[in-house]
Amino acid sequence: MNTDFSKLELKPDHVNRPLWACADGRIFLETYSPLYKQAYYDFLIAIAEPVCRPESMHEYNLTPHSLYAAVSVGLETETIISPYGGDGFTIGKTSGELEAGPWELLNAAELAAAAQEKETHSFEIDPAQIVKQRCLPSELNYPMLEEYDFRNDNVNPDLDMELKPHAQPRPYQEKSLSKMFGNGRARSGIIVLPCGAGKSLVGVSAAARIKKSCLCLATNAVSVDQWAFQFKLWSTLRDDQICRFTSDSKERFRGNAGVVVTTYNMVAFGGKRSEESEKIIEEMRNREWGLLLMDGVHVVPAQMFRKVISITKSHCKLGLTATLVREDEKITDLNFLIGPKLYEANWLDLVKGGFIANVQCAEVWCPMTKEFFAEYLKKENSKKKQALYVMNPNKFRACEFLIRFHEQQRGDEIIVFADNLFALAEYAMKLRKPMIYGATRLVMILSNDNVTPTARVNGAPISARSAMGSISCTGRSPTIILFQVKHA
Ligand SMILES: Nc1ncnc2c1ncn2[C@@H]1O[C@H](COP(=O)(O)OP(=O)(O)OP(=O)(O)O)[C@@H](O)[C@H]1O
Repeated sequence: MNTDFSKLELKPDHVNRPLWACADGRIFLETYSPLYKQAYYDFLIAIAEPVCRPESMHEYNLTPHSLYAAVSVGLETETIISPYGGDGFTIGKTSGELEAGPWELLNAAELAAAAQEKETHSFEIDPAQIVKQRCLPSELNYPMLEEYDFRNDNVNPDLDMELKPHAQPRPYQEKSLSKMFGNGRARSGIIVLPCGAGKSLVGVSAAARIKKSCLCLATNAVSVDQWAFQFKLWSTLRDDQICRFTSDSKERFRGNAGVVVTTYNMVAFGGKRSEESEKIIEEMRNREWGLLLMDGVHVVPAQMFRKVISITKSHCKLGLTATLVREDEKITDLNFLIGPKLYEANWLDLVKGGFIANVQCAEVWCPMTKEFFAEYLKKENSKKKQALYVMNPNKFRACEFLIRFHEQQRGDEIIVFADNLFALAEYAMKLRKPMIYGATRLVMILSNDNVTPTARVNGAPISARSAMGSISCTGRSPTIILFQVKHA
């Protein structure tokens, strides 16, 4: 916005109006208002999509999907649109600044409201069709709401699973679970929590409430090990009730209910499988899963989701992610493949609450050395361009300097991330640092307090102050992370 509005007069009670709602569905919220947390944040996050949330001002957008999500977590239409409804918040009234009539917003809200009208019809749907269009007729564009009455499911065997006493969900974790289990049933949908905020405990807690077999899907084999570890850490499940299914581990649970942790790739794989894998996949297909726990839903290709969801039969799906921004822009697909967003925490609030680390970011630009740049410009080197910028010696020197500085001057623990395995190996070798990547066996070990895990790489604890890693290999929390990936 380039216009200067500073001459406009503020309303006398502007302090109590931290919100600006525009007729096109955009809503702006001042975060420094004393009313921010208790009156607005939870409500706005339930009805609108966050677009941008810097420190002082948040921008949200009302969409049919966000309003549908609001209705699906139990917000009544009146509460959303009426001037005096529910929590005393209104789009029409509290946002006094509204210039044009909120007709578009109301239309979207009406759409959501119509979907809420209760008329019960029972019929069975062909799973392939669900995946094709998890919506009522397309002109209406109502995503279907999926709820699982797990307490009255007498068909599928119960899983004897509780949270351990030390597993005490934090307020925002509890809140996200309450959105999922609001009316005594389990709603399918997506919970968005920033990195390190404890998505694993939320996932394990959801499984412990449903108490039916759970299929947990992770993005890679390292995450599979981490999830299996998290189930052991937080729940009373025995080792033989938690199985990993990866190319290295083909475990099967004893008894008639349990948890299987695997990757999206393992389930969606279309090629020839070993006899053992074929049997496990067959069992997976035939079972009715109480919960399909899906980690990292923002990075999994939409096609893979469709395949996994059409192969497995689950009563409830919970997607976990740190962000709803997808590179393939297929975010709306998640609404009907998994369900609406049930809860989204704001990382700055969690930082302020002391739940996650305060992050400071700096970008260091490293021009290419003359020699590398000369090679980079040569036509015949077009295929080597990536190797040349990835291995730019100036970047290596900058990285080495930063590691030394943080190790020696500040005693920091460091992980250097790279998305290029060749660079990762070169850096690790030249800087004599341990290297962690997909094939590394990263084992989490419980410490004496039985809560804080430590990581071991190929059997040895990560005792060095720094390590080189590829994405998805977090073990302990380093004080500094260097990314070696960017180039321009
Ligand atoms: N309620 C809690 N009480 C104590 N520790 C917790 C709680 N919730 C999470 N933690 C701890 O916080 C750390 C981060 O949790 P977790 O790995 O589940 O985060 P995450 O959201 O999955 O992160 P990422 O997106 O990086 O995978 C872990 O060490 C975990 O044990």
